[in-house]
Amino acid sequence: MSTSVLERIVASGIVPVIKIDSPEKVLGLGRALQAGGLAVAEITFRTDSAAASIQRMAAELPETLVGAGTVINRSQAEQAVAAGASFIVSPGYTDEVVEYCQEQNVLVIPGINTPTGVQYGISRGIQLFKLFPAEISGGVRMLDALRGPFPQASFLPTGGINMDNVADYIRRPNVVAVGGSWMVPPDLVAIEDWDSITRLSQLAVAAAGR
Ligand SMILES: O=C(O)C(=O)C[C@H](O)[C@H](O)COP(=O)(O)O
Repeated sequence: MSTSVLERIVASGIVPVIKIDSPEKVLGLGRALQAGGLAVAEITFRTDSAAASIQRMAAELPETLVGAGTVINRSQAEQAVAAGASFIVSPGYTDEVVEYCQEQNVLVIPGINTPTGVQYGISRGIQLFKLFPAEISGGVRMLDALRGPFPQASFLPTGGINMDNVADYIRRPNVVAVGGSWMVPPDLVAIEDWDSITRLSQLAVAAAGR
């Protein structure tokens, strides 16, 4: 499970963080991302459409790796896994989300922004963390600082990353991929402007340089 899921995240280099207001839009969005070179999607539990959107994308766009984001409790983690999410991302760290995913053998990427968070996660069997909110938590300097004491930890930094700073993040040796919403602005998703999302995705892939 997790190895190939993680490999696909690493290969992508970028994880688009998606807020979608209707499952009807998810296939158009997934195809727009694919056309832009992105075959990973993190659909957030920030709307009621999350589980249905994950289910639809997972069933109908198998080339795209679909995960769930903004999963903050066990119930959402259960819904996400039942819908077919291949990975689960949390903005913060709770045992109930991490333990459920570990029981289900589903890759979980809990959010932290302190050494205490990393150390706690390591004690619970976690080696891959979301650094959130990355930019205001120290950004690349924080990632470099965490490398000394935690060489076994790697990160999916998210929060405040954009075209201008993505390359700086992605070249860090402890970064597996970078997350962000800049190539999937909710206003463009709402009006189904797939061409713009494809263009933003192409630019993101080019800027990341992977
Ligand atoms: O929803 C989650 O799980 C989060 O933890 C937060 C998101 O990943 C960030 O809000 C995306 O950050 P931006 O790219 O700055 O928009």
